[in-house]
Amino acid sequence: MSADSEFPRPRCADMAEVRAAIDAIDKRLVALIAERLHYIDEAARIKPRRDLVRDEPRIADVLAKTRAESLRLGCDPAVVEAAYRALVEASITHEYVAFDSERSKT
Ligand SMILES: C=C(O[C@@H]1C=C(C(=O)O)C=C[C@H]1O)C(=O)O
Repeated sequence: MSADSEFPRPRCADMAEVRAAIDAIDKRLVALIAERLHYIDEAARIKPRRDLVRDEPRIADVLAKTRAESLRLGCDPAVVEAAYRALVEASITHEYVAFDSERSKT
């Protein structure tokens, strides 16, 4: 499928229309982040050691794949990279908390 047909790119009439579209997209993004965080919790449960929580090769892999996808879709890869760097760092912080709480269960 070509990048052009993957999502609509309507011309908006005013800022209300721009913001309504952004608000709707944000709802979908938050749902996807929540789903992604479920798998961060799974990583915390499955990893055998705390020093495996931060995995630099995997971080580089995630950044490379999301950069390639942003280029395929024709959007600014710098925005995607900044968002992903923040998302992965926050996910790692979350994973450390989940790792510790998983192992403090009696
Ligand atoms: C989920 C993992 O744990 C961490 C979180 C990552 C992420 O948010 O994508 C990537 C690497 C890890 O440091 C993993 O190792 O895959």
